[in-house]
Amino acid sequence: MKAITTSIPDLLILEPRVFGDDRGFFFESFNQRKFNELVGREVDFVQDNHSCSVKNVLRGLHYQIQQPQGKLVRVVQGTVFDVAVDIRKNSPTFGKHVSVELSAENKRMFWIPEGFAHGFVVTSETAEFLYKTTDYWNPEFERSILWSDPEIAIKWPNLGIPALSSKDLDAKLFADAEYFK
Ligand SMILES: Cc1cn([C@H]2C[C@H](O)[C@@H](COP(=O)(O)OP(=O)(O)O[C@H]3O[C@@H](C)C(=O)[C@@H](O)[C@H]3O)O2)c(=O)[nH]c1=O
Repeated sequence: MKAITTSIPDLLILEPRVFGDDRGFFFESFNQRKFNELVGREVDFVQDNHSCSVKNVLRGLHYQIQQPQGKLVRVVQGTVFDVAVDIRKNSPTFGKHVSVELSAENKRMFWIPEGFAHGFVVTSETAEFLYKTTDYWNPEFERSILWSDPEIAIKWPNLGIPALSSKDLDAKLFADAEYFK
C-alpha cells in the first residue's frame, strides 16, 4: 500500500499493491498495521458501509457534529468523484477541499479523518461504494452541507443537476453550518 499526499496533509490517497495473474487479481483492501503506519497513528474502525447508486446520484456533503467519523472509502464497481471538505475551525485549510476519482479500476482508497465533510457523485452507470468508519452513525448528530455551496466551490464533473436525497436537498450553506461540539 502506498500513500499519496494531497494539498490537505491529513487527507491521503492510498494505492494498494495489486497482484494480477491469469485467475484475476488479489489485493489487501485493509491491513490494520500497514494502515496505522501510513496514517501515523492508531485508528480503530467500528462500522463498514456499502451503498450502490446510479449515475449522477450525489450523496453529501455529510458529517456528524458529535461522534465525528473518520472514513476509509473506496469503490468496487464503477467510478465516483469523491470530495472531502475541511471543516475543522482551527485548521489552516478550513473550508478547503480535496477531490479524487475512485474507481473499481484504479482501486484507490481515500482516507478522510474526523473533521471533514464528505460526499461523492457517481460518474459511471452505477457505482458500489464501500467504507469503514471510526465511529458509529448517529442520525441525531448527522448534518449535511450543500454540495453546490459557493464558498466551498467544488468543481463537480459536468453531469447536470445531480439526484439528491431529501436530506441533501435541505442541506445548509457552509456559512450556516454547525460545527463540532
Ligand atoms: C449513513 C447510514 C445510514 N443508514 C440508513 C439511514 C437511511 O434510512 C438509509 C440511507 O441513509 P443516507 O441517505 O444517510 O445514506 P447516504 O446519503 O449514503 O449517507 C452517507 O453518505 C456518504 C457521503 C457519507 O460520507 C456517509 O458517512 C453517509 O453519510 O440508511 C444507516 O442505517 N446507517 C448508516 O450508517
